[in-house]
Amino acid sequence: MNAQAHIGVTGLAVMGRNLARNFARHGYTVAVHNRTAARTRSLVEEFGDEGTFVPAKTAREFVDALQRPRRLMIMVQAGVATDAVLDEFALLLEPGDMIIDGGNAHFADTRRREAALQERGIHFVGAGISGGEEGALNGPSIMPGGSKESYAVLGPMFETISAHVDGEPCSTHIGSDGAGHFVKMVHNGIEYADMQLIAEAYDLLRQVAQYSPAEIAGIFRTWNKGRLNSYLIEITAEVLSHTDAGTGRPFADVIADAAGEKGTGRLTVQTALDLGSPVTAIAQATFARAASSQPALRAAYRPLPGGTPIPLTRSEAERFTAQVEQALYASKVIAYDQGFKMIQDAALAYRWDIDFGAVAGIWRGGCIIRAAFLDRIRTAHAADPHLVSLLAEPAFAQEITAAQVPWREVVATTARRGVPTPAFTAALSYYDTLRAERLPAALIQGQRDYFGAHTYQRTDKEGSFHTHWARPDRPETHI
Ligand SMILES: NC(=O)C1=CN([C@@H]2O[C@H](COP(=O)(O)OP(=O)(O)OC[C@H]3O[C@@H](n4cnc5c(N)ncnc54)[C@H](OP(=O)(O)O)[C@@H]3O)[C@@H](O)[C@H]2O)C=CC1
Ligand SMILES: O=C(CO)[C@H](O)[C@H](O)COP(=O)(O)O
Repeated sequence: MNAQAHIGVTGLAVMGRNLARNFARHGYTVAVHNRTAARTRSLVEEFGDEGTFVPAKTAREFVDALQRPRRLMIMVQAGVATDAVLDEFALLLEPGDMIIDGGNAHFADTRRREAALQERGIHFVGAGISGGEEGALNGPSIMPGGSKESYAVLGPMFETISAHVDGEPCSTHIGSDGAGHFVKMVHNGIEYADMQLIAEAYDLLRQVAQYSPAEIAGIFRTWNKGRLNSYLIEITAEVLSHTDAGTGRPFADVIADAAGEKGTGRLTVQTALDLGSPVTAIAQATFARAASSQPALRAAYRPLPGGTPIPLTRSEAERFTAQVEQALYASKVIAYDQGFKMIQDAALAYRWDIDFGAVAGIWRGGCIIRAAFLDRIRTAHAADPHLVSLLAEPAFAQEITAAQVPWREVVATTARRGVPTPAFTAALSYYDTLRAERLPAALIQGQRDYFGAHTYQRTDKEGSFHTHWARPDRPETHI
């Protein structure tokens, strides 16, 4: 077989087949391969006229079809499937070749794989890719890690097929080894928080303001023209305005209310715990999905009393809607801020030289969390590479200040009415935690010292201290 392909894609399910088509549509010759050959055949039969594909039945044929240095993209399930594919292909590659893992791999796996392949002179690039089916075909957001040398070769290809915003590609070299997959993981964590916040806003408008799904779709469409403009708000309006063909009922009312997940939100929260990053809105969004999928537990709680339902007048409902918009925006700023802080914590822990403004920049297009306000997040981080929080930036601080009364009013209303808003509540609580002059953490230190002699620090003296709680005079020792 002629080694003619510029790149190869193995794993031709939703993402792989569309990325392969995207490369081909941009003039690249693409070798295509899948464990089950039927997927390879159907890709070439259905879309062969979109560009030049080289179908391969075996791993050997696939590798032989690639120009040197070989560029081989894996688009299979994360975990054991990725290891199985790597085991199969890595043996056939040579020093200088490049393997790109475009799946949602755990960044620690990516670090392990990169180190192992580096020993054999093979570049391993863990590249987060977001945008789903449509993005993969028409322009995703691409978050590659790995070496700078590999990005020098792969970058132009990624930048060609990625989404573009204001003429700028939504692909950039994130940092070494697992940095790309880490940033993609946090992207998904933010995705969970954003989706949960939007879902809570819907629930409030439905249960408190008593609007129909179609009316709420209209409200979301209006919001989408303003500062909340984003892909997730846009698709929410589409889902809410859809009528179920079989029953004639709003589609939102016929979907079972148990949210699924493939694990990236969970992974974000697990990793955040290891790093000590307080991503509370992301965590609550992840737990909200888990709680929704516990039928027996929900059945046990269902008969218990909740809040007081009080009907709103039309003008009250309109006022409440404006308050929900403020609360949603403020909570969303907090959720994104938590995500960026987590990336900063990881950059420090793993010595990744990440340009946070550039991360916001490539999330402006192609990915699931693309949103107009990411442009402002980009500007804020670009202006100050050490920006510790978006709320340290005057314009965001001003917006959060303006949202104070409505944000608190909405959260108070949810408590009074018994409407669950774990993400709204977590975001407001995070805000109040960080702005507090003094936290009850002091008391926790006292408790820890009491039962475990864990020591504490004082506000008035340097060093660590322990109080001898069991002794009647409770003397304090300077450790
Ligand atoms: N779907 C989405 O919207 C997004 C997905 N991703 C990530 O991209 C990757 C691909 O996702 P998606 O396209 O949805 O496909 P899936 O995650 O459903 O994976 C299916 C593909 O994996 C292959 N595969 C599974 N196990 C093995 C194995 N042991 N050896 C070889 N091949 C195997 C399948 O081959 P076969 O046909 O033979 O079964 C098939 O090509 C995943 O890591 C996913 O998390 C990232 C962004 C968005
Ligand atoms: O990576 C993605 C988008 O960026 C995928 O769509 C992801 O699988 C969605 O996560 P989940 O299935 O857990 O809701």
